[in-house]
Amino acid sequence: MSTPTLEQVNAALATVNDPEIKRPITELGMVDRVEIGADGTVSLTVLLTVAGCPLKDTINRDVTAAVSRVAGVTGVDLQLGVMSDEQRSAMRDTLRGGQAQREITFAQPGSLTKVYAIASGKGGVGKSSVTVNLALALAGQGLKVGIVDADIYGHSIPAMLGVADMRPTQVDDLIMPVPTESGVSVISIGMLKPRRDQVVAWRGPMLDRALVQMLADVYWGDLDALVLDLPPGTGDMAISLGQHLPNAEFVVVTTPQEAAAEVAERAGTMASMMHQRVIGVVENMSYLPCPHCEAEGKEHRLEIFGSGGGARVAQTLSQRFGYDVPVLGTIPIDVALREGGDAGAPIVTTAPQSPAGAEFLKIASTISGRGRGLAGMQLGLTPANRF
Ligand SMILES: Nc1ncnc2c1ncn2[C@@H]1O[C@H](COP(=O)(O)OP(=O)(O)OP(=O)(O)O)[C@@H](O)[C@H]1O
Repeated sequence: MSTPTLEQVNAALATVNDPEIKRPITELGMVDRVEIGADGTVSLTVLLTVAGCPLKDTINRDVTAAVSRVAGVTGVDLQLGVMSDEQRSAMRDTLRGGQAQREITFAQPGSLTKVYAIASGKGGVGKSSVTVNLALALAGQGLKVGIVDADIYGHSIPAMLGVADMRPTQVDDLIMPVPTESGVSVISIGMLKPRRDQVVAWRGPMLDRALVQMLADVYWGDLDALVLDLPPGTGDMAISLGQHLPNAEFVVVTTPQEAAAEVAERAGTMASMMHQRVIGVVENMSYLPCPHCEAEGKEHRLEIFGSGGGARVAQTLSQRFGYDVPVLGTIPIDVALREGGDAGAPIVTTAPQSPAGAEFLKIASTISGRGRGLAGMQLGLTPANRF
């Protein structure tokens, strides 16, 4: 068999993406040296962005596999090095596209990324569970999805995705979102704290800075959808989001309970006050399928938290805003959903056919299939003066 050529090896390396940046390692200046021996062995050095890169094993495996597949390659001798400061700066410039200023690309007029903000009035109604499962369901449609966990009180998203202990890699002032097995990348306000157990006792300006950091200083690449988990209520984070991402579309999560519905209406109204559009309501913990009845082949729903909260929020917000705010779905209480959240294995991936899993998939296709409506959104038009 003939010796492989440098072009063939480079072409194989171009198929390997950096797992955090999700761009070919050849484009990022990570391939430092390639030598091909007469016997078909390929000896090469790949530079990691930082020493102790948490994903070096993935890079090692992917590079070795890609080069081994080239016809005529008899062995791969891969050395992993670390980029110099200059090489890192050059890569950061490539990623920033030559743009020195930090800016929130999702807020730019031409942005093709759909931004979904998941909000609730009360804590504990399942907003983070909805965020994670919807994001994964969107990713399952082949979309490139990122999650921003902006919930200062209960930044539980990394644990729900099985990356609780991961810290983002930083290349100078550019932060890499943490990749997960599902393909969805995540950054959490909890990852910006020096220690995991530290309490986030930040006032408005600090929260604003943290939000901007998660949106502008993180290299998100070309996302189809960005899903944000907001803190419950109508506080500083919701105001900051309104200022920085006026194009965000809101999904309001509530339980069927009257008390949860009432505060959820306020969270939806807050979004509208910030000129953001509320695209629908998800009612979570709607009912518990009666296990005894199921065993007898009958269907019976135990309405543990009452009924009608989701419909009530949807109706009130529709009347208040003058456009249709539908109930996007009703998620049952499901022990597997809770267990999946605790174990970092969300139900849409482990049991997509379960009633809860199927409902998340349905909601994801409803929201991703919608065109971008203009009602309720800020158009950036200055009203003409009337004389
Ligand atoms: N439909 C459901 N069935 C069973 N358990 C659920 C369901 N929805 C959420 N849970 C569980 O309820 C708890 C609270 O959910 P979650 O963290 O998603 O709520 P949250 O609204 O984001 O809370 P917070 O705002 O306090 O972070 C979690 O343990 C989660 O696994």
